[in-house]
Amino acid sequence: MAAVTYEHIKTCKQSGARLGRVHTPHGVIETPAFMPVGTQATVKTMSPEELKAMDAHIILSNTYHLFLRPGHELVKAAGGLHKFMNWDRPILTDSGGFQVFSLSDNRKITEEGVQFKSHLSGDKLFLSPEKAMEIQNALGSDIMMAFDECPPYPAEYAYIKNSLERTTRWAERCLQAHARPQDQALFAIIQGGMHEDLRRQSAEQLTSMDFPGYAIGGLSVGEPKHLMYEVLEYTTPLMPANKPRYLMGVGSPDALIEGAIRGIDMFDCVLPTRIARNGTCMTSSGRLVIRNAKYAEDFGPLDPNCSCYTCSNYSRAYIRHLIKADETFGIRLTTYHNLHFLLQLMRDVRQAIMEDRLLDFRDAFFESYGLNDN
Ligand SMILES: Nc1nc2c(CCNCC3CCCCC3)c3[nH]c(NCCc4ccccc4)nc3cc2c(=O)[nH]1
Ligand SMILES: [Zn+2]
Repeated sequence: MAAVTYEHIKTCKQSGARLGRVHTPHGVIETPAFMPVGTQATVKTMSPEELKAMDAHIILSNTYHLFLRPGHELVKAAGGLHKFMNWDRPILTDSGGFQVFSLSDNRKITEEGVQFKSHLSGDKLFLSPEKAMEIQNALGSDIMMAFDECPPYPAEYAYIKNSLERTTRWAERCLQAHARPQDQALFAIIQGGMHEDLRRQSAEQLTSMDFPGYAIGGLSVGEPKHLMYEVLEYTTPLMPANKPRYLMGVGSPDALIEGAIRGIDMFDCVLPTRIARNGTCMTSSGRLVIRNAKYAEDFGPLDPNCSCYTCSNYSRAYIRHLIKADETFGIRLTTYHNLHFLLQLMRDVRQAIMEDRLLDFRDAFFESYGLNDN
């Protein structure tokens, strides 16, 4: 029995988006789904109970960060990541390749793997397909990501081609090193930059190796959004229809809707938790920067259309006060709301797919969200 299976429920007649379920050893994920990010074994400032209250089904953590601190052997000794962080629902771990390039300096890529300096201690470290699999095996995540290279944007065609071919060889090595395929699902990551022929080459090479799920990597790296949507349009049809499709690093409301329309099932992004920390909130009429003086005496909720704990109990004035006073509770309230906002958006997207009206939903949402007069 495979660790993770995809159940297709229906396809939206209006948009072609699909409604599904991803079955994992720690529970079911309704898709399209947004996955909150918990980089260092916590979704910053949120408790597992609060994440369950907003009905988060799956959270992300990371090989790179946990390898550096506290170390994957410690997490293993604690009984694995679910036990360590008291989260009994699904966990997906990224393989660390992307974080090496976004966090550490003087790293060196070879066929063997990536040498880099820890962004914490400066120690010289090494990640490889085998090491990334050893770490994710120790963490015990339900979904593991293959060790890949996300090429910089922009990059030379030749570089992207060589890189995707190495990523394919690394994926093969991950498969060989996969210790517990019946307990953990290994997803491969399709690369190829913004080139249709290279995306096709990467997809064909990886789908011939029969992974239980596939991600689209190499996007949301600074390219214009319309270019990302173009890549999705010719890449998702190359991915097996009976397996989950995960678009990495995508989390703005418009991109989640556009990605779902183009056949994506799973998304992750640090955006909602990251912007919450400086008091920026996603609301149904656009982004709201709570530090703005105009909210000083605004005793209404962050978002009048939101039913979350923050919007049901606290005012803009109170949250602004906390954020300006650097009170941690302020960040907890903005984080709770932003995560709830995206999780609620995905619930609304799933309902729209069920009722064959996702394009209408998109137009209505953009109309309201686009009102950036906050
Ligand atoms: N393997 C791999 N990961 C990628 C990631 C990390 C996805 N988040 C993992 C998550 C695990 C837990 C720790 C945090 C990360 C990406 N993130 C983005 N864009 C983010 C763009 C962005 C958007 C808003 C704010 C910052 C950055 N493009 C990505 C491409 C790849 C890729 O090809 N390969
Ligand atoms: Zn709210």
